[in-house]
Amino acid sequence: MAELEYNSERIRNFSIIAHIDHGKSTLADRLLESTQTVALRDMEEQLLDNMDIERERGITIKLQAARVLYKSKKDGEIYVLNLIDTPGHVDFTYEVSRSLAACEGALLVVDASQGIEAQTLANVYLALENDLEIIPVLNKIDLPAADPDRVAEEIEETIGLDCTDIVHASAKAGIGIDDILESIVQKVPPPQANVDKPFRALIFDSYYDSYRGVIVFFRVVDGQVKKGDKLRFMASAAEHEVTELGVMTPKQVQVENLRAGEVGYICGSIKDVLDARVGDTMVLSKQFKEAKAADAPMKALPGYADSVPMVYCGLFPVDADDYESLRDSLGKLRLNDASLSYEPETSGAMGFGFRCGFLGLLHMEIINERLSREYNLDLIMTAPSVVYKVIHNGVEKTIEAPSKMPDVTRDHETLEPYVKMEILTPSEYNGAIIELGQERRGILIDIKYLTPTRSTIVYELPLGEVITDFFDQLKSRTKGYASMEYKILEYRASDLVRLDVKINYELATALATVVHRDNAQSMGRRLCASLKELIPRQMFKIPIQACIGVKVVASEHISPMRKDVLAKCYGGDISRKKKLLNKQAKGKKKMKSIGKVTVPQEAFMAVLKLDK
Ligand SMILES: Nc1nc2c(ncn2[C@@H]2O[C@H](COP(=O)(O)OP(=O)(O)OP(=O)(O)O)[C@@H](O)[C@H]2O)c(=O)[nH]1
Repeated sequence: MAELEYNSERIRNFSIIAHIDHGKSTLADRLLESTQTVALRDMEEQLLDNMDIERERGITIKLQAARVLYKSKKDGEIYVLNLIDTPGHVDFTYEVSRSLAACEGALLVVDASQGIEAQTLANVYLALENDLEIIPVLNKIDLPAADPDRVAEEIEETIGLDCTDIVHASAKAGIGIDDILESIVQKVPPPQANVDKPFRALIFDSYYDSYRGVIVFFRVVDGQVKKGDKLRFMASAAEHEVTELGVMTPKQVQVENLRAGEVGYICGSIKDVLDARVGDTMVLSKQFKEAKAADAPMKALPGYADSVPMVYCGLFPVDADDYESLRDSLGKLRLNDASLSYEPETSGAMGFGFRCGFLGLLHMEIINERLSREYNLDLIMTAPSVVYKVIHNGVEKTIEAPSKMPDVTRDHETLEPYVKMEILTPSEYNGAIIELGQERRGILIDIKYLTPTRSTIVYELPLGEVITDFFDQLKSRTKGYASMEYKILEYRASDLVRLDVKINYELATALATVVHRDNAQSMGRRLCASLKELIPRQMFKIPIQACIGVKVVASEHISPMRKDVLAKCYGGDISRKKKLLNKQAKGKKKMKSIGKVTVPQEAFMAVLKLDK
């Protein structure tokens, strides 16, 4: 791409925000394609979503950015449009908010057949917090079920955006793409840029490349940077020299320098993503020192926060020999993911493994899947839990594994994280949702009718109740129509106890959970019943007990086995016999022994799927 003369008036930095599946990635591809950024033959399906798992699940996890040139129909000038992609899931809210902070505008893509969903609203709030100009777009107007007028009205009423000249688009059919590009130029303000100020840039993404080290994506806020400059990262205090500087077209293309308002990438033999975390500010070491010497220290850009893992689980190799390779693999994944944390954990029955911390459930699932798929590891994962706090004699302790919760908590203050949840639903399901909220210890904050047939329901409830099967329950009780979004509030006191599980009188620490005292007995009963179904019969009777301290609150038993699997195969059908044996061998792989009893992977997750 020929270098354009720098003119900050002709730069537009924007993001696309949308609810999952409303067509963000398809639209992004279409925008790139129509500005000839990507020759069609180069175009992989869903260009901006780079990772395999992402593509398979159709969700955006890692942010990427692309710079496109667009000639405006109105004034014939060429504009530089920087599209900054945002991840589409609640686990990554912080990353969404940082990439929005690098923009002046956002396209709000709403599926014209579905209307506003919970994530649409959550993203709009983030965009408003960042003072962005929001341009609504109705997507999927090619669908027979599209009802653009109704959805436009919904956007006007709910979000208060003027929809008189809202673009009707179909990212799939390529309708309305030029109108979108033109409205970005006309409506998104150019960056307020001052190249003479000391250099400051906001990092909105970084990833580890095995040849070049960490690649950092950033938006220059003030001043300018060039190859050879020495950078300082304000939060991590790391310093690195810029060895390569460029823009994403979306292929990386090197440039001489980048100035206020521009978006680009650098690398500089940075070995660890922890040095260059999302949200951190980059400055020039020289200017940083000068400012310090002049007693006017440079200020980081606002909004940086350390990512704090909210959900923990134990990962144990099925085969103890895989421990080293699990450690190596976690190390490699961490290179690219500063929000993944892990620490060795040993548990009597489970052997050696790691206690891993994640931003949320999806993050956890992705890491687990990558470990098994890319690194070929067979792992047992224990049920996820949140981080609890206990205060005893004025000393506060953080509890990252349920088994670490003290035996007796009566003389302790126990606290758990709460979230604020916003649910959008057809109003006929309000009752069902309120019932679910009540079951999960929710505090109903608000119910509003967005339109006569759609409501939002706001709850405050413990995160621990959300990371079990809340989402599945919400979907099944509303026939899939409700959507939800939550953000973490603060820690609040709750009367919590540790519920232990004993299998054949052996304590199964990996199955321990933390529950509210009032629910302990019913939880215990349901957990025992569920384990009874999940643990295969053995040659002997197996008692299963749920206990609080020494007190047994519920119990079941699994009766001994009488038949073996081959008994089903009368006669000599060898191939069928082999198949059965194979199946059994496979089934065996994901098991751990607790005492004399083999416990399958599903049992470790039992607590997440308890019948009411
Ligand atoms: N009929 C129709 N389908 C569309 C249109 N735009 C996108 N889709 C389809 O909708 C589905 C979701 O589109 P994506 O672009 O992956 O949605 P997304 O918002 O990026 O989803 P996340 O990455 O999960 O946030 C895909 O199957 C697309 O082919 C459209 O204009 N019309």
